[in-house]
Amino acid sequence: MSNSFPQPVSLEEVPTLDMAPLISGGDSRRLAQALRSACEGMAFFYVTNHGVSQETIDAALSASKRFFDLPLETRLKVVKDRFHRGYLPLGTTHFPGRGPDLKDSYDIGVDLPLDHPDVVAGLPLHGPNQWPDLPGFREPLESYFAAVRDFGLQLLKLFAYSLDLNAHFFVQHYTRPTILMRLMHYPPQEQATDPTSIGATAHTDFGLVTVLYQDPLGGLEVQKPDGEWAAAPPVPGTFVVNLGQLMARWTNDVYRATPHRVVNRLGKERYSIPFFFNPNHDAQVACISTCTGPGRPAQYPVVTAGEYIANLVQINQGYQPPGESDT
Ligand SMILES: O=C(O)CCC(=O)C(=O)O
Ligand SMILES: [Fe+2]
Repeated sequence: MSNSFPQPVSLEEVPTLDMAPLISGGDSRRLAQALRSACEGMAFFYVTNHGVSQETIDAALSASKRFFDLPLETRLKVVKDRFHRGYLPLGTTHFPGRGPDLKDSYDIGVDLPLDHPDVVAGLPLHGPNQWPDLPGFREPLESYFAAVRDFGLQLLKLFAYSLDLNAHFFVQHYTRPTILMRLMHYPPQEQATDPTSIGATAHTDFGLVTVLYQDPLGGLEVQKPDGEWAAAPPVPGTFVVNLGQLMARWTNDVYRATPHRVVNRLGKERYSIPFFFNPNHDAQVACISTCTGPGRPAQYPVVTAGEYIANLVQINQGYQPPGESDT
């Protein structure tokens, strides 16, 4: 991999969409059209006026930094458990055939008690959150989680409008969503022990939609249709939104899952918080009626959202679904 910085994306390719009409309950028709053209293009865009306050974002980021500043043995006390909640040490994310990602992370999901029916039923990736013994960590992250989830629910309506569906099309599949929120920490690249390790190897996200906060350092790169990599630099006050494999499947590739990666070239610690906003475990992902027609046959078999995601988390992040880890 070259060490040179790629050119930044152009604003036409990766636009900034102003979410104000959506958040204020105004007329979102033009915004839905803008979303559609963004998703038919690079399917990678920034959102502004998303309704999540800067204080909420800053508090979450500072809690995350404090966690990764803890000694490794303290972090390991909350190592990821059988619900895939907690600390994922360096090297955990390892796509087959590539070097391990040069990052560690901390996973938080919807907080379900052990006696919740979905946990009792052993649904993958469902369970209680783990919290380290770190005062002032849990509250800001729970606030951030709730705020981004609320934004995500609005965004789902906009996705539905943009595909000529009724507002509830996606929201109805989010009554018990399989959200994974990941606090990411990327050490400087020169700490790589394996030359093939970069911050986050090229990938597409697994689920429906990802809402990403990245710190001011930069390092996120997106692959253009011609295969070139371009930088998606941090823009103050925005989130980056990108689509995952379930969205591509659901829309029959009308909307695409865009490959992206992280290369932390600046010699400093980088932090980010992707929020993988995935549907209910049992959501059936079958070609949307407005995304097929003569000349555009449905290309993907129907999948169950939670099984699809759990399988990819198992392959790439060493997740052991219930039943396999408990025996
Ligand atoms: O850290 C980032 O900016 C992006 C992370 C990412 O793409 C992922 O975790 O799927
Ligand atoms: Fe990603």
